[in-house]
Amino acid sequence: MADSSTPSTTVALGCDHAGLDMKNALIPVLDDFGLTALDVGTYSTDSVDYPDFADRLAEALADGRATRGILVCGSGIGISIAANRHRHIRAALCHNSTEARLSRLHNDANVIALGARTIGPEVALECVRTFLTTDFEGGRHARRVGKLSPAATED
Ligand SMILES: O=C(CO)[C@H](O)[C@H](O)[C@H](O)COP(=O)(O)O
Repeated sequence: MADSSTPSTTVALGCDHAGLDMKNALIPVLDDFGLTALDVGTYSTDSVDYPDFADRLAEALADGRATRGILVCGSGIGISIAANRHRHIRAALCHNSTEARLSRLHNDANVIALGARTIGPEVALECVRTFLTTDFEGGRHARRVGKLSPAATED
């Protein structure tokens, strides 16, 4: 588990080579909200495999080093599929701020996935701002989210 010095407001970021520039561009947004960034890579444009970075981010959320995550690959598809193989992850692939808002309101998404080759940087920024500032609505949605992963643990 995280030690007591780990801020509860740490957001992990992960990407593959296709998502590198977008991931790097999103880090200052976290500063704007007073959040700490935990960058789990990749750190260069050398070709890598997106599941490895989804796994690193999932591990950071599982062990308490971060409470939310941002993942970026070319389309956002592969990296969101990989992240959602972990039972404690609810990763939402978002293409606009409406989807980002609903992912928090209705799904309590703890990870947002973005496609660097499918949306522009401004849309990505707006999605992340919305993701970070929208609370889960609870109520009927809590029952449904509970059915997604009844005994969510690190896996
Ligand atoms: O996983 C993906 C597609 O679902 C991502 O878009 C990857 O970033 C993409 O497949 C990487 O492709 P590349 O040709 O190896 O750059």
